[in-house]
Amino acid sequence: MISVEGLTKRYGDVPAVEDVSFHCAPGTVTGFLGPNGAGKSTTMRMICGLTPPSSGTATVQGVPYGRIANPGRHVGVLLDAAAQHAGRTGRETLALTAMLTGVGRDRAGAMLDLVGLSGRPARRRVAGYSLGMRQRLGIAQALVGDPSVLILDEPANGLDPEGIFWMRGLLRDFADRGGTVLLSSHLLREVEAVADRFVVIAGGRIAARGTKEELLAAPGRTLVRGVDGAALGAALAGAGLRPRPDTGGAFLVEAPAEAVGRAAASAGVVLLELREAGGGGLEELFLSLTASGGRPSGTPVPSPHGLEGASL
Ligand SMILES: Nc1ncnc2c1ncn2[C@@H]1O[C@H](COP(=O)(O)OP(=O)(O)OP(=O)(O)O)[C@@H](O)[C@H]1O
Repeated sequence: MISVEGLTKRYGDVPAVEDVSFHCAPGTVTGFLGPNGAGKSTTMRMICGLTPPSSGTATVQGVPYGRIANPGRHVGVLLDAAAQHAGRTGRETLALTAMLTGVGRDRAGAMLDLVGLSGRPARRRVAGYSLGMRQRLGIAQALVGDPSVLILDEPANGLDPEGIFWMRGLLRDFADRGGTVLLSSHLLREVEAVADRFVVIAGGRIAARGTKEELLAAPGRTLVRGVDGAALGAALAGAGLRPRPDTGGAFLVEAPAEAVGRAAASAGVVLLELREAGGGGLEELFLSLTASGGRPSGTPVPSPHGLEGASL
């Protein structure tokens, strides 16, 4: 279990992460999604005790990471695949990790097999590894201590399509055996196929969280496009509907389609499109949540345990 409560990190006056709360349960993969600079890495670093929070708490298995004795036996962490000793071979890297975490050296060999780096690649120095090979080594390193929790920051970065497919299977299997996985990405497609739940962050704040079904079932979000975008925006704003510009001159509005249509009609604005915003699937939702760098106006953020009973 990973529990994050009100985590906030400010660099000077600049907030990198603000009041972020979520929980990751055993047996699930949580996709931690957000565009570049959204605050994913900062949040993960705070969970792992590498960046002190300005306020808030994070625990893994009920304990702050820094207070876990021999954390590698409980939490596998991959935050930066490039941060490996370039002069060591893959096998040496894993043997050292196995030694430090107190598991048998044979575990290093098993992990090299698991990530497809056994044989010649294992004898090569990390300096000669591609980014994808470093990611595989980093995943092996995270798994050496046989942890029950995995925290992986953009692990698919640099992996080829076959590697991404392989990693999905590995993480699914890990969660299906009761493990907890927190997996970040700025690409929805990378995590959509494997994640049970999603936490979407934008501009340092939680924009949404829940299962795919919960995210898409959120009622009352409408996409609307008119012949005259400026007139439509003014009409919606005049009706107190707070439109947010979307792609192609459209607006997203946190209101049912009927209310949006009536607002346009009473201002005499001709519409070209009027539909529920959820129809575009998770990708459209993700883009709309993150495009403006934060939470849609008027959107309540539900409890850390999900979206149950709340609108998005
Ligand atoms: N050490 C630091 N000093 C100042 N600002 C920082 C520092 N680390 C991160 N930030 C800022 O905090 C914000 C969040 O950065 P973070 O790296 O957490 O985002 P991210 O979602 O992981 O992005 P990416 O997908 O590009 O890795 C950014 O605006 C970044 O510039």
